[in-house]
Amino acid sequence: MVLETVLSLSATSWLLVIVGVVTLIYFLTSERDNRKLPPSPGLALPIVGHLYMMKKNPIELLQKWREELGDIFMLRMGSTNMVFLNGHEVLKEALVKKADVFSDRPLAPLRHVLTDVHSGILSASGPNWKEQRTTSLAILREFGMGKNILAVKIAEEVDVYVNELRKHKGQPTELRSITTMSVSNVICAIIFGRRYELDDKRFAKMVYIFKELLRRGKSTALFQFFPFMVYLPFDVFGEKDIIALFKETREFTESVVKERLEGFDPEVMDSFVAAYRRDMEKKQDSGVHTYLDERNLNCVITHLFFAGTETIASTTLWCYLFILHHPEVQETIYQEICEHVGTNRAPTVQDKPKLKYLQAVIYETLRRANIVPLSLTHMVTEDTELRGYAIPKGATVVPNLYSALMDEKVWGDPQNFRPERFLDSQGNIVKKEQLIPFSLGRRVCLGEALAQMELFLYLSTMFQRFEFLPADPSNLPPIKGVFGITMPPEPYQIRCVERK
Ligand code: HEM
Repeated sequence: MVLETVLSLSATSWLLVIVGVVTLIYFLTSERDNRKLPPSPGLALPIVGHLYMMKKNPIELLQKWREELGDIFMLRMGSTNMVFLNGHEVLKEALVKKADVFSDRPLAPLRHVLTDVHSGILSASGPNWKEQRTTSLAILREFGMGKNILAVKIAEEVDVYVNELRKHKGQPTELRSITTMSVSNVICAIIFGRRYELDDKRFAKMVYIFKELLRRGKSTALFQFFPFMVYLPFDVFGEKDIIALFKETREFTESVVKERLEGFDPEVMDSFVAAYRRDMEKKQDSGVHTYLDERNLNCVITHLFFAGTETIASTTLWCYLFILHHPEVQETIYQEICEHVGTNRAPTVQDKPKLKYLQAVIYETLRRANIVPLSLTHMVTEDTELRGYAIPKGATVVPNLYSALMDEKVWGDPQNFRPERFLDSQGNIVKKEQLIPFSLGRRVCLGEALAQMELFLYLSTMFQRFEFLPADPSNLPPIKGVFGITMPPEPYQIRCVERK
């Protein structure tokens, strides 16, 4: 009788029985952790943990969990503990006050198949990261990050961009690819000492690859939780594609770095590559221990190229989108430019202190758009404690920047695009501590000064030269982002009408 019943079970019933038995064994045998760990939103299943609860765009879900569980909660993803930190105060407590334990990066998802994934800046940790970061920052400053020399280079690129936009003669167009290539040329001018024509096929391909890699960030994260997936025979999660894209980026940067190194002249410091080689040789010749080498140089260059491209392009596109919804903001910016700069010359960095309303618009764009909503993940290097919760060594930390930039308690009406929140009654800028689109602590964005400069020069010139209008005034594009490592707006069409 029992045997008959067993034999008559369908495949689905068998699967359910097996999952049930595995779950039971898991709960009966798994060790109990008696420390006061951060709360979790529900049952962590064997193998997958809380992954089954996640959504394609988890932002609202994370918001709901914050309301239910508080500013710190933990999810189990595969064998990884992921601690989510919410709100400016908690982020500051962890990333600034406890920077010693909260500043490393977790192991990279594709470490089993890609070499060098822990070199460079973005994904490196420890003393190697420190030396790459310090050296890179010093070189970027030498090349004028935040100074006038670089402003001139940016202005040249803005000119090319203006001419491209004019070609559309006010017809509806999508600006994503042209904007991305234009801002990418700014970082190329610094790192490679050269720019690319906007119809250069290899360059266009690189820009496309960056977009793809960021879009596929969610799938890439899966390999971090389940590293064995990389070896699965079928390309179920598109891992083979992702690996190929990474390799192609690497090949591109390596070939340009090689070109620059071959033509190296210690008397001519015309690129980041040249300056890095100079610093590397100086240290190597003097016999001090150094992590500066060609392997790291290639990775640093890839990271700067990658990080300096999509972020600025997305912020610019968000700004245009907000303006379509708020024509009165565009008018105020234009009046301010007419009053302080006029229309006969392009705005320069010297005009920045006078264009306060525009500065407030840039801050509000950075806040409302949430370009990097969950920042980049950090890792806890030793058992620690945060607000009474035990945070286990090795836990992956997700700094939820969105939770701080959209915090109702701080901003009152976070959903609204309202640049005035950054101005006082005299029209002076009020910079709020809670405005943290670049994150905070030791890992704070390395390119913040460059980003601020680029955004100012691009946007001031654009609003001086064009009026941005919707393609269809009765049907404005929605204020909606595409969730990934970065969050660009959904593609939309816009009309750029040249001002007379
Ligand atoms: C609006 C523009 C930008 C935004 C919103 C932004 C935001 C961020 C964020 C949130 C992080 C992660 C910080 C953390 O781990 O806690 C980061 C890291 C980084 N950013 Fe940016 N970024 C922008 C532009 C740039 C530019 C133009 C560059 C190029 C120079 C750049 C280079 C980097 C690098 C190298 C890191 C890694 C820092 C490290 O790991 O030490 N970023 N950025």
